[in-house]
Amino acid sequence: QTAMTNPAPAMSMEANDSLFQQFGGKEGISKIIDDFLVVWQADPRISGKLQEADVDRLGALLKEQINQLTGGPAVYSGKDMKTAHEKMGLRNMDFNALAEDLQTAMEKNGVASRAQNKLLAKLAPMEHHIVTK
Ligand code: HEM
Repeated sequence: QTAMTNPAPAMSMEANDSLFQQFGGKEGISKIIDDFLVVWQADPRISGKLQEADVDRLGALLKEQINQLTGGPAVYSGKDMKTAHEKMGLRNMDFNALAEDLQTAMEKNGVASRAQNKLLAKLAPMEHHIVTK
């Protein structure tokens, strides 16, 4: 066979789970979300939103969701984004603050900026389900 019909090894490196791997897999994502919740709780712009939240449940669901979004094996089991947030009256500025806090947590855990941007691009289309004000 010619080289043209052989799959290039470099191509097979771009597996579906490569983003998941760049986040350090299940363990890496778990650590990032734990750090994210600490940053969020210390962020006066949006810490109040967590006042009545079940933070342990939120953390567990975020870990599932990010695992799935990055191509990992988890299956998100929580509410859809519209149902989860519709009573909160969230604004664009709340969404942006949360995205910044997530970036802080990803940065802290050494996630490459290209991988960070790939996740943020997957979260961006959720904004119109989450922001209602
Ligand atoms: C892309 C952005 C966001 C994602 C991916 C996301 C994800 C989630 C998930 C997975 C849940 C759990 C749903 C369930 O209970 O079944 C949740 C709940 C919640 N989210 Fe978000 N969220 C986002 C934006 C925001 C923003 C901007 C705020 C406020 C600043 C916020 C505040 C909350 C709160 C307070 C809860 C409820 C926790 C509770 O009642 O126990 N979220 N979110």
